[in-house]
Amino acid sequence: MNAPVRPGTLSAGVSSVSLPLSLPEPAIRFERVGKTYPGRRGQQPVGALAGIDLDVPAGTILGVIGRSGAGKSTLIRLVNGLERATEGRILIEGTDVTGLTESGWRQQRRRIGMIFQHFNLLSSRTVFDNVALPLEIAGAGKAEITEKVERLLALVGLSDKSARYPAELSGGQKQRVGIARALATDPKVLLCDEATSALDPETTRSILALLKQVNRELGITILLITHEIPVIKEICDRVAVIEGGQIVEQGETFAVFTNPQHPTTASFVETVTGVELPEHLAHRVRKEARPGDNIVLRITFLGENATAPVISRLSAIVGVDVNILAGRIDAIAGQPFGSLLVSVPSRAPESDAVLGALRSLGLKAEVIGHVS
Ligand SMILES: Nc1ncnc2c1ncn2[C@@H]1O[C@H](COP(=O)(O)OP(=O)(O)OP(=O)(O)O)[C@@H](O)[C@H]1O
Repeated sequence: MNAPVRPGTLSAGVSSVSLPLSLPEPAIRFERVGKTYPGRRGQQPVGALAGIDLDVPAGTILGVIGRSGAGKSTLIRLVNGLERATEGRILIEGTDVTGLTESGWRQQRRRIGMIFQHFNLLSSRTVFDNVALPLEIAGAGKAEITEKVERLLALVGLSDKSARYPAELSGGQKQRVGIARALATDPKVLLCDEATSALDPETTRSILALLKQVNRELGITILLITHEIPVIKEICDRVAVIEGGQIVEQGETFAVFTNPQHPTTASFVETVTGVELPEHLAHRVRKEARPGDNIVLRITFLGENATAPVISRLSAIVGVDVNILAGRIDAIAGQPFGSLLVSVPSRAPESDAVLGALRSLGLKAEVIGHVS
């Protein structure tokens, strides 16, 4: 399990000495947070979250992934004050927001932007007026509003749609308006609630690219919730996997994806990192070897290895034919990752030489089975 990292203290053995470290304060911190919804009309209370310990480092993108009912919406609603935690504390840029009054939350929300799956635009307002709304509420003057809205529409690539109404826009354009509106009050933190779930894959990619630009260029911390693992793979620096109201695994996206510890994480990442044998081969693969068989190996490439000419090097080192059966090379959180299924002769010493050469090339190899 990738245990939560706790910046700020360093525990030394059983004496638990706390030394201050100069690590930056997380933008958002959950400390043993729990949420139980009260039972309504004779129903039992519903435990939605328990024991949530999670840091969202400032300037990063952290994605929380989980299946329906896992507690994702509850988690994000606690950060913008739409729900209140029943246990633990939530700190935003070091400020404990757990016990804020409604007027305290109104102040706090100006530092937090939020975008939604269904955009939540006002249909009777133009694009310009939708983006202007939070500034009007904050009491900004006309000149300031015009300057800011035009700048934000340029940022999201919608300057030419300023006078249009939401009904005249595509889903991707509506979400761009949502992003511009969320940025209007110069938030430090952007919350994204299934922001691409209503969009097609190509539009999803363009919105994710925009979110990454917002993060990198404006330094805005992003906490997103999703049930789609490609979203995490594409833009998240860190990931937390939530199940049954608890975080079952968290860490840097690349580390979690390439070495998942929890079965739920493994089943999520398998869909983006796994490689399957072609069907005509899959049913011929056996556990036990027979004379003359080939071994089927899964080779995993990480980082720089993923783009190295490994197969030709392998053939050159051991002098055997390496037959590629299936493969995928991809990027996870910007780092190359690859997986190949190959077959090689199972006779010793060739097979031992192949496994030895793979190890010497720094690759992870796993025997899947044998095939004639
Ligand atoms: N207002 C509420 N009152 C009572 N129970 C609730 C309330 N909101 C959510 N729950 C319950 O809390 C648990 C977590 O729900 P939540 O909506 O946070 O999950 P989720 O991961 O966002 O699911 P989905 O992806 O389907 O939206 C579920 O059992 C849900 O039924």
